[in-house]
Amino acid sequence: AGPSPDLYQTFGGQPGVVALVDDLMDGMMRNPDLHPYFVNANRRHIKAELAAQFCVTLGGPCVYKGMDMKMAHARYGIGDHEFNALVEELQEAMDRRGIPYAAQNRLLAMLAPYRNDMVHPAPPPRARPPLTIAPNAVRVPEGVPEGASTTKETPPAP
Ligand code: HEM
Repeated sequence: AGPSPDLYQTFGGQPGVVALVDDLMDGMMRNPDLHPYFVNANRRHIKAELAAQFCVTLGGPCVYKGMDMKMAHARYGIGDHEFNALVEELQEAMDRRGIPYAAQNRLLAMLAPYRNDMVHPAPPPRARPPLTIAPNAVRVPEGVPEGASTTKETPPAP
């Protein structure tokens, strides 16, 4: 089953969703696999966007105005392991808040399709060394015979 006002109410409406997201972020910060991704992030902002997104997903009267999931996550080099770790933290946070399993599973099922937007098998772009131009990487213009000098001819001494 998809979003519905009932499901949103099962999560406690807006206060329930905000409390869940708070608790989720606390759990993620205690999780050594997730901590590095959030320690320097704007957690207040992420929590606000996450609460809006959960609200929409659950069927609440919210509008999500944050980044799309691919844009938000592509550059972080998130693997299956990290994605699973976050899902486990979410399950534990929902348990702590006493959300019934059936309702938990409905949220998880609706979030699962995001996996493909977040998990990138390639190394994260930020892990690549910065591009530098080697000092001798002067390209010889086309049509110049091999071995010819590409520097300006110094005029012959008189
Ligand atoms: C179902 C899983 C997930 C959902 C629904 C989700 C949702 C979101 C949302 C709504 C935002 C805010 C976007 C914005 O600022 O406009 C966000 C940001 C972020 N997420 Fe996720 N996320 C998920 C999984 C993950 C995982 C697995 C990681 C890393 C292990 C992660 C790391 C981050 C980071 C670092 C940001 C901040 C992006 C930035 O401001 O540059 N997320 N996420």
